[in-house]
Amino acid sequence: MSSKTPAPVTLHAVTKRYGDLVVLDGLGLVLEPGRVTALTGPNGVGKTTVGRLLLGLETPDAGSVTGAQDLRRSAVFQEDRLCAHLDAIANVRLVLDRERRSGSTARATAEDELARVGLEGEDASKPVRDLSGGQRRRVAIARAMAAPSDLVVLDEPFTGLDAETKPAVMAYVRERIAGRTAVLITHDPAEVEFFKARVVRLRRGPGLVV
Ligand SMILES: Nc1ncnc2c1ncn2[C@@H]1O[C@H](COP(=O)(O)OP(=O)(O)OP(=O)(O)O)[C@@H](O)[C@H]1O
Repeated sequence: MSSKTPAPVTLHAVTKRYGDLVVLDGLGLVLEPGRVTALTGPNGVGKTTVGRLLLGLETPDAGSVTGAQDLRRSAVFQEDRLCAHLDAIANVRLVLDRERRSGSTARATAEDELARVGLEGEDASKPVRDLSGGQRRRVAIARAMAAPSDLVVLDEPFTGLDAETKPAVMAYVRERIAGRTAVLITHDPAEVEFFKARVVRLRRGPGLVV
């Protein structure tokens, strides 16, 4: 029996337009399987757009994205996108796979993930709309890590975390994404260094292949 290595996630000459604005113009990009690729570059250059293409939330106007559609995918978006009326534990439980979600240990699993980002006790048990922005961010991170995903898109995930919390949360993410293919969108060279990421710097203009 032969085990086949999945094809790497690849953007093939992808063009993406919004009206008259050409955001990506023939971008070629291969993600190294099991590694972190850091996407950097100026505001508006198209980093989030690449993330959305990888997640299947956008489709290219030309070119194609391959290798991603059959992967289980999770994300931290720039906005938290949590279920506001549910508590942090319930938000994390929603993404657990079927066995873990329905079992008696589901709550404990969610609590463990949230404890890793410093959310415990009362804070983990009230509607997330009543948490602070930084606390909601931590729930969004725990949710993306708890999801049984193969491909993780992290769009400026650590924005808004306080200086005391950030190192522990970054260490948690590094541990939890080990072995998964990940894209980290960031403006912070310290984050690139911390994740030992391959850096891809987007620029405007046609034909960038990285
Ligand atoms: N849904 C949309 N409709 C119209 N224009 C859009 C849409 N989404 C993004 N854009 C535009 O596409 C360009 C690229 O946006 P994108 O969010 O991908 O950039 P970015 O590199 O992630 O920027 P930042 O560093 O500021 O987060 C911007 O000019 C933005 O205004």
